[in-house]
Amino acid sequence: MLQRIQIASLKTPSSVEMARSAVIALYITICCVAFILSKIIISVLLYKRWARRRRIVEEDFCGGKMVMFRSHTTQSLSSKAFMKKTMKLTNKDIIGSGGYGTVYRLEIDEKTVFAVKRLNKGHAERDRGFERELEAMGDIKHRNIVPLHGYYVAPQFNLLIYELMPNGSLDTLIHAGKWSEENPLDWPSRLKIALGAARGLAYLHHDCIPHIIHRDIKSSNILLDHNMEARVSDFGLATLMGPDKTHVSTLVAGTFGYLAPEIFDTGRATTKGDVYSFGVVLLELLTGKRPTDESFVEEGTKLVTWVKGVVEEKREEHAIDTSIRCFQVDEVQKVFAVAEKCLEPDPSNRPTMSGVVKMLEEIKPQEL
Ligand SMILES: Nc1ncnc2c1ncn2[C@@H]1O[C@H](COP(=O)(O)OP(=O)(O)OP(=O)(O)O)[C@@H](O)[C@H]1O
Repeated sequence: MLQRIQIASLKTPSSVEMARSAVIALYITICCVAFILSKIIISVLLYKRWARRRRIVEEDFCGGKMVMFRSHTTQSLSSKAFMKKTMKLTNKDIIGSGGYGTVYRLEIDEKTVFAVKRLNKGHAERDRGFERELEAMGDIKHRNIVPLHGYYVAPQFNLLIYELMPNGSLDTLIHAGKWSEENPLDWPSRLKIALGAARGLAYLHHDCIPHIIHRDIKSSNILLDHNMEARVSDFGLATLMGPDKTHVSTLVAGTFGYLAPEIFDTGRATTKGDVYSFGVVLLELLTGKRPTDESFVEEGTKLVTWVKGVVEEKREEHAIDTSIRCFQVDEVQKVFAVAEKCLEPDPSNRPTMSGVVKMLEEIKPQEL
């Protein structure tokens, strides 16, 4: 009897404990579910707010749609003023033109100026893929990339709205000599531009998800901001427009003189193809010559062979642009060596863009 009572007294607390732990388990489950639900709700609300903020203007206008991404430049913009001014652009506002279209200067007020690129071909039907690509381009922010502030899509034409780069393109600076006392194109500036452009391209190749291949690296796609800092522009355009839709001198996307040799065989764009094109830009910075310069043909040589010869014979300081008055021979030699590596005929022997950045940084580590 005593034994039975003892067993009963042992049994009772354990069932109470069981009930208690079941309640605790229920509480924990409820808390976990509530926590997860609250996280989901907060994420949805944050996404909605972000999506609403990201587009400050998204309106139908003259049969098209205008989208502006939110940034400190665009936040104080009146949408109506912007659209009115955009539609009033005329030939006198043109600042350049290229294979994809014409670029206009659009001044909203003294402080707010944009570069508006009118793409030659619009999309007859609304193309969500095209818009998604543009929205992805709008998300890319880096000090060496020209930011895209918005776009306008219409049946006949499209507009891309970029930040205006006050010092124009590297192509104009080198080949039209458009530099000044305040913004010279001396040796230190060239080194800074080379490194800035390399950093911008390395960011597209290695840090963007998905990784971006530029496909059309050349001196006219490297622009200079007010600090003469290099900014890579036109990334994504070769993909957006498709090779058959551009008139950029070659069947594959890209520009003759900058294209890696393997692209002619495979037609495939790769990051190593961009590295080759960057090597050509380095040569332009070093020599002041265009890749299609007649002197290469006159000497019966090709760019790659010519660079190899210059480096092997240690003639670097004689190949340098005559407008560079003052330079350090060892630095010039090192940049030539980087260019030579980028221009390796076999893509697998070329460095990656982050490798190029490292090599350029090592040339003048204390200043760059
Ligand atoms: N954001 C910008 N700020 C200032 N100038 C610009 C800007 N974008 C383009 N430009 C100017 O307009 C010119 C034409 O640019 P665009 O990108 O249309 O053609 P491209 O680069 O010369 O050739 P392609 O279209 O074949 O790449 C550039 O060389 C540059 O001088």
